[in-house]
Amino acid sequence: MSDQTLLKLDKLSMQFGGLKAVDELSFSVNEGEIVGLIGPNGAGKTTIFNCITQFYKEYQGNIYFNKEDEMLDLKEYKVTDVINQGLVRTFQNLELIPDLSILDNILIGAHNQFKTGIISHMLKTPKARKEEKILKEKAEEILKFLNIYELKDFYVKGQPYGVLKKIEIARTLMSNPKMIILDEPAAGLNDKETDELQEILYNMKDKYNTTILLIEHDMGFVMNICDRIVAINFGKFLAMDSPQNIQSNPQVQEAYLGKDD
Ligand SMILES: Nc1ncnc2c1ncn2[C@@H]1O[C@H](COP(=O)(O)OP(=O)(O)OP(=O)(O)O)[C@@H](O)[C@H]1O
Repeated sequence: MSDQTLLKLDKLSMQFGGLKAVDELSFSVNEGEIVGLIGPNGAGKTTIFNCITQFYKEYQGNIYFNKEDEMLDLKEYKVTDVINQGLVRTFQNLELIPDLSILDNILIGAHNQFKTGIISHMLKTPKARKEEKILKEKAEEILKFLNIYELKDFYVKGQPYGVLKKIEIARTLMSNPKMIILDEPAAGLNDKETDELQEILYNMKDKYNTTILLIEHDMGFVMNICDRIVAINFGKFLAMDSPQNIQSNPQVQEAYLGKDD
């Protein structure tokens, strides 16, 4: 982990009609950190993710992303360009093609990395074939890291949820992300799958130099895996601290449990 800021939210606000879903929220994520974003239902977590990834553009305030020591103002980038800067998101609803193999699903996600054009690939020129081979080797290495290499030629259809989640993570790793944004990675997983995912995310930062920002309702998971946690309520910043300090923070406890009168 370093002190280098990778992502910085500066007074982010987002309004839906009369409702302030995010209210002057500021926090930063450092390179190499795993940061959890927590808050009760409707606190604004998903809206924040949609602003960071530029799916929503109508926000106030600024979102900066560090690219080679230059803080890019993400508002100047389209959703697809944000991905090209190294900021990649996975979705709660997995977007995979059921009737293709696991390996093909991962390679499809990586087609934007081809340097040779589509015609070269259709004609299978030597350059295009070399490029495909390199990407395939990369995909296979990622599948090994995620412990699903032996399933690579199986259809996605019928795979358990835990495997689907890994395929989604594999697709994000194919784009060499600097930062991965995960929306409820542990949702729908059983205890064993949750433990394994925890280990994978933890090892990922060493092997692939990723920084992670995640939303998760499973507090055990968040507490175990995160270096720091940002707690919000009604779109407002409550605290950013270590898991232990967040757990004992009276404002956070009140947001989750309600105030005793
Ligand atoms: N597209 C939208 N149009 C109108 N209101 C919205 C929209 N998206 C979210 N909201 C509202 O903004 C607030 C924040 O919602 P958001 O989904 O960001 O919260 P959340 O913390 O992700 O909730 P959850 O934990 O339940 O997923 C809520 O009051 C929600 O009803």
